Amino acid sequence: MSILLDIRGLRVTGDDGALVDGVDATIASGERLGVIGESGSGKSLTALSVLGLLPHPLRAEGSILLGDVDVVTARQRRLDAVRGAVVSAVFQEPLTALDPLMRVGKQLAWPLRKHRGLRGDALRRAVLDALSAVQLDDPERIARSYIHEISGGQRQRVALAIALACEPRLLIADEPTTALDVTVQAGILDLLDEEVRERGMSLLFISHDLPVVSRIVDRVMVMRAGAAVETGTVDQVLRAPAHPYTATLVASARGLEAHLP
Ligand SMILES: Nc1ncnc2c1ncn2[C@@H]1O[C@H](COP(=O)(O)OP(=O)(O)OP(=O)(O)O)[C@@H](O)[C@H]1O
Repeated sequence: MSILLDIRGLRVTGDDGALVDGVDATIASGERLGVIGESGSGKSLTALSVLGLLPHPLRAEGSILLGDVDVVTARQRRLDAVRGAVVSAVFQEPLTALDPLMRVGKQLAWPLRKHRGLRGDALRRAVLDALSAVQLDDPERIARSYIHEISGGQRQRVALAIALACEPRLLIADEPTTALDVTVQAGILDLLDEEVRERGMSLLFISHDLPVVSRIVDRVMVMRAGAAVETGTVDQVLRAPAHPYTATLVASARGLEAHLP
């Protein structure tokens, strides 16, 4: 399998020093890597580094090869070409990722026009197809809606449709179900699972919730205090955690399970 994403020696620094220090990870084409760790462990900064979207004044060092582009050193134009077409993302809160003043159809049309060059009727059809692909009923109504007119689960489906619109090779999902209630969560996870499989995409899935991560990925990287402390297959990590912190995560997930009927 060819390597799609290769992170080496990633370090993210701010004005007060390193926030991420010591992340090495690879994702092969079609592979799924989960990133797990407590709040503040550096999961999101790692994801933003891969997207070339670190907020000022944070800087990345090391290398992040996405195909043949090093995101750490690439110029803006190269990054613009990579984002959407090679990598795209869904985040925890679709309300902040979507534009409240623009109809859903228009937000979805933008990447389709930019990356796939669609116009007119072909563009309108592609917008409705993209909404149907994420299993939204009545795509015409959704396309006409503003985001305050649709539910949280529908918004996350729209965000996913936008992320998938350009058929990226890697999808980054940063806590995509954390803001949703449990039943809606399960539907979004199933949808993600299905779309990633059908499209043969790679997935970088970030969550603080080990049971959620282990349901959807092949391998897991465990982060703590800005560093990757352990990486292994889901099976390895669950059965024989190598790092004491991972052991605590696994034990607390099992403890919770034991209390469920
Ligand atoms: N823009 C920023 N400026 C300065 N420090 C930041 C910034 N963004 C994040 N940090 C800090 O960097 C560290 C890692 O943050 P990050 O958001 O990557 O954690 P996380 O593991 O994704 O946590 P969560 O699960 O809560 O989202 C934290 O200590 C955080 O406070």
